[in-house]
Amino acid sequence: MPELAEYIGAVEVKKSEISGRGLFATKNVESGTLLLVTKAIAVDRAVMPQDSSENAQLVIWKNFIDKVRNFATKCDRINSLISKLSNSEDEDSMEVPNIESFRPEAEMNSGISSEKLDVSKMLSILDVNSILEHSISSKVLGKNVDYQGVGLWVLASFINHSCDPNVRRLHVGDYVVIHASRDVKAGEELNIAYFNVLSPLEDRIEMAKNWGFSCKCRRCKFEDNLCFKQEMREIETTLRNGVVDMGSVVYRLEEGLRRWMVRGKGKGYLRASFWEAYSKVFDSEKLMRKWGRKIVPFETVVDSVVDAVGSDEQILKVFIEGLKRNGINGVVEMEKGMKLGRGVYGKIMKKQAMRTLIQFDGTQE
Ligand SMILES: C[S@@+](CC[C@H](N)C(=O)[O-])C[C@H]1O[C@@H](n2cnc3c(N)ncnc32)[C@H](O)[C@@H]1O
Repeated sequence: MPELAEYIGAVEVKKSEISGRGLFATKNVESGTLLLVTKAIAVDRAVMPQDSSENAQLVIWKNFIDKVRNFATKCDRINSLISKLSNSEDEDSMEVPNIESFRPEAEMNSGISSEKLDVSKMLSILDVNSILEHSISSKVLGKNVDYQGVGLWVLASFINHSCDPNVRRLHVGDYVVIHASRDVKAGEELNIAYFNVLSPLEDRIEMAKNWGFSCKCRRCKFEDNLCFKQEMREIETTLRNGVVDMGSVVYRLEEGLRRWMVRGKGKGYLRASFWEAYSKVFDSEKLMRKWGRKIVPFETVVDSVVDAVGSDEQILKVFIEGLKRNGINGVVEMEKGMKLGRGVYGKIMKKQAMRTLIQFDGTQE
């Protein structure tokens, strides 16, 4: 039976404006701060050969489902925790669980047995809430690249997706560690990227569809309401058709942003949607020679994109390549790189979180 453990830094479950329930910050925290460490109810992994078949993946899923069912049958607490999760139906009317019920010490008080989940309900819950360890906005520590894993981390399952996410996750053994990927204010909903949010609206709509929902985040609403949507679609089509010169895409978009008088976060949202074009230009000496003086500086783009969608590994990579090419010539750039890194990988662990991770006796100093 799994020994569940949680480090609940500064989070609570509340009704979400996006969908159903969500996880919220209870304190102001800066980028990189650890918010939650939670142990899997069950996880299954296997090293996959390069040419792994769908069958091999099905075996992992089957083992994982068997483990969850076995634990839920034997343990009321696990059954009751899983039954709090959504299967996407009537999500808005589901009970908002008290954060206290997730603390390990709550285990003692959970003798009241809840109704046993039937198999089809359990499968639909696992379908919505299981996490693939190698998905976007997660980092897996200490595992070889060829493995695949799937697991269920109950409290992390309350995190809704947003195309302007503010948290990321790290996998350490059987634990998931959630940290802020940018500064977060008390009361803000914590959102993670279920898929690559550095992509255009149409692609994101498709990816959300594969996840079984239509995205109701702020950024999607903003991009969907633009009066110059048609022009954006045309730029997206050019991008999709694989234009040779990405500089022209960036130039056209930046001209548009000026003409359409896009302000504040809106600029970051749209630049994030066309990150593929920006990154190709900033990564190419040839394109920078041609377009460098005509387009907005790299630092401005990075600042606005990070402000809009938080720190991201793809942005960090282009940033570091840029530093290497131009030589690290200032404390400001170094600081910016460090902040980006903290947002992507999280700050050094807090003592309490570390204890949870190594299942240290919480009573000791
Ligand atoms: C892992 S659960 C997230 C927590 C869930 N809201 C709850 O109340 O338990 C995933 C489900 O939340 C909903 N969801 C998450 N992010 C969403 C978004 N950006 N827009 C619409 N629905 C979303 C979808 O129904 C999705 O299948």
